[in-house]
Amino acid sequence: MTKKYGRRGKLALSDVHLSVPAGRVIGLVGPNGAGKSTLLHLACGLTEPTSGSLSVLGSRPAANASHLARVGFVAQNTSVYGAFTVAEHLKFGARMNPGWDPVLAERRIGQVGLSAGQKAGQLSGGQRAQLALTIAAAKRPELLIFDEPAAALDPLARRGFLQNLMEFVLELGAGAVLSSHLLGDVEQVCDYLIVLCDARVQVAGDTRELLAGHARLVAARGEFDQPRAGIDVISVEHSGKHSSAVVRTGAATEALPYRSEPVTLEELVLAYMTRAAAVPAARTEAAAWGATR
Ligand SMILES: Nc1ncnc2c1ncn2[C@@H]1O[C@H](COP(=O)(O)OP(=O)(O)OP(=O)(O)O)[C@@H](O)[C@H]1O
Repeated sequence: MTKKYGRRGKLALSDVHLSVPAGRVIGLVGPNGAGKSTLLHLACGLTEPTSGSLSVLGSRPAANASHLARVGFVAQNTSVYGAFTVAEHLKFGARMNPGWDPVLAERRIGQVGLSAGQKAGQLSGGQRAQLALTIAAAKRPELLIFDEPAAALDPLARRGFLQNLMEFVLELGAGAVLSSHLLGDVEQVCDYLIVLCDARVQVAGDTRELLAGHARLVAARGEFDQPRAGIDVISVEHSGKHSSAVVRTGAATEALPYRSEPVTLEELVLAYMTRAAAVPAARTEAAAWGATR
């Protein structure tokens, strides 16, 4: 699948083949302009691919009213209507969504300390994010999509927001996709990772499997400068007499006489981002967006 904005526009997504399991909490990470919002907008039907296709929960995004009701989306700027009160937002949500759960909506509004009469325009960024999350969840969707949901929040509010998000996911039995620059947040809540750089998917998979399938090898300086058969070096750093490389592990790497250390999620993501920055259009993971449910 590809996505280009306008005839002469740059490719925002290039050759994305991604298949994502349903019911997971997926972290979508990548640098500014990587194509994260574009991918999320495609997934909820706000825009269409230029070529290829995608399927979410078994059909074309926003295919009809019932499909729209199955997906909840919270945009990057957590759009709420400034002149509407919290209660009016809930009323509007109830009118627009056949599966609206008024009990869930009112309970969560109380839990996060919002009151019915407050105007959304007078809420803080964190409170607006909580209101947007509540509205998305009260639809009782099967998939919640968030574009940088916690970016504007302070660390405490962010933790509360992410806890709420996880509670919703559990309570609804829903899957979720969230884009974020905050790798700590992704590590806290996501069990599946997609790294998108320069319009291409660099790597995607179960977070634990990805961490288990990569390692940092430490050797004498320059040891990783030449490519070696069977060893997939993602990125290399040099310090003093040593070089350390983040590699995909396998039979060939196990046989090497180098010190091997586990990688953190941050190291893994940075390694792929570094490789993509160094080699534009770096090798991509075979992958088709489509939750199978
Ligand atoms: N409406 C648009 N018209 C033209 N180009 C666009 C439009 N929206 C996005 N783009 C371009 O598509 C590319 C991907 O943008 P996108 O917003 O998807 O990236 P992102 O990864 O979400 O970035 P960020 O982390 O900064 O939010 C960028 O080069 C951007 O300039």
